[in-house]
Amino acid sequence: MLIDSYDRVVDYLRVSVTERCNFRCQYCMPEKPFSWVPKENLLSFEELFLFMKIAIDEGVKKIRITGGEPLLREDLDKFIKMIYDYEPNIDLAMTTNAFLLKGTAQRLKDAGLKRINVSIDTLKPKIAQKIAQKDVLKNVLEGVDEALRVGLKVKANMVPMKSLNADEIIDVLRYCKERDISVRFIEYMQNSFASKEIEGLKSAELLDILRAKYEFSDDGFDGSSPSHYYTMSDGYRFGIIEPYEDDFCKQCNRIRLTAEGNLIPCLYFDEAMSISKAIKAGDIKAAGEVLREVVRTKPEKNRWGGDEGEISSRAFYETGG
Ligand SMILES: Nc1nc2c(ncn2[C@@H]2O[C@H](COP(=O)(O)OP(=O)(O)OP(=O)(O)O)[C@@H](O)[C@H]2O)c(=O)[nH]1
Ligand SMILES: C[S@@+](CC[C@H](N)C(=O)[O-])C[C@H]1O[C@@H](n2cnc3c(N)ncnc32)[C@H](O)[C@@H]1O
Ligand code: SF4
Ligand code: SF4
Repeated sequence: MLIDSYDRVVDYLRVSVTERCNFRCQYCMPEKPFSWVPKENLLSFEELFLFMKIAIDEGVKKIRITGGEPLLREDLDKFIKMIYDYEPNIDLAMTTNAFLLKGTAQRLKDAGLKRINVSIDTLKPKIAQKIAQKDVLKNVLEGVDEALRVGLKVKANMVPMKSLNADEIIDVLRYCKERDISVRFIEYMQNSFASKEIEGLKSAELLDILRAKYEFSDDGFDGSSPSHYYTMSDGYRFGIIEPYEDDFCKQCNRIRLTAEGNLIPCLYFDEAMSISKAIKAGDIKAAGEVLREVVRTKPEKNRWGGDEGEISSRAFYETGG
């Protein structure tokens, strides 16, 4: 079992399989980065799988594939099947923009993927075009329909932003509710890669909008999720994620792996240790040591909550969110 120095069990690994993306979301990657990680520096699926096996043997129970856009990586279903065949009980999930999901959902489900979290920021084609800088909405919604049809469990993530999609909070919730998709509203996190004009809604503003329309109870946090959950009288549950807070850090159970093999103990800090050399040499013992060291050095909590209004220099597309 992987236990950090604050007695937290680390059993959730988020794996970014690529930093590339077919969208240019205003809040994440409005411009194509100056340079991508060179292809030869990326870990192959075989190499990533070698590390997945080590992590699973050490007690990891939940693996989330993310990115950039994970569906851009060819043969993703084969990678998922490798993990599933090794340990079918893993909570195997993916975070995706859903653009390519219509043609891939069935294969991913057959390979062993259990659930997906999809970014649904808007239901208006023109706003989707503004946010992603591409005409994406039709594909995204068809992708969600297909995921539901093949039996994948779906959650939605929405980042509400003033003058863009803030007036659609109720509409997105309604869309999700009708499909039994739990939606989480994520506070926009200022970061040095995002468009400068963006202004996100704070959780208090979100709650005011939702309270004007619905009654709901406050359920607090659920396990290790950073989402604060609320339940409506008919049982529908939605969440609010405040990435700047640190109250959920007490239950933190996660580490992150980037596509080039950097293992990140905490989203806030820049520290990371590479597993690349060990994995490329097939040195399971050395890779396991890096894993245990990263868990050992996990900080207690993030420090975004200071008065300085700190801007994150972490690229979401690199860490996978
Ligand atoms: N500050 C902080 N925010 C996080 C962390 N993990 C996730 N988030 C935020 O939550 C958002 C949604 O995460 P998802 O990729 O949907 O994954 P998840 O919330 O772990 O999903 P579930 O397994 O379905 O609970 C991310 O984009 C971040 O904004 C974390 O460790 N720290
Ligand atoms: C980086 S994306 C990667 C997966 C996939 N491309 C997607 O968009 O779902 C993961 C999550 O990060 C969130 N995200 C990206 N930039 C953000 C920001 N500045 N503030 C809050 N959430 C952000 C997205 O909304 C998405 O839910
Ligand atoms: S949020 Fe996801 S879809 Fe949007 S640019 Fe970032 S990685 Fe791509
Ligand atoms: S900010 Fe760091 S300590 Fe807090 S939940 Fe995220 S990864 Fe864990």
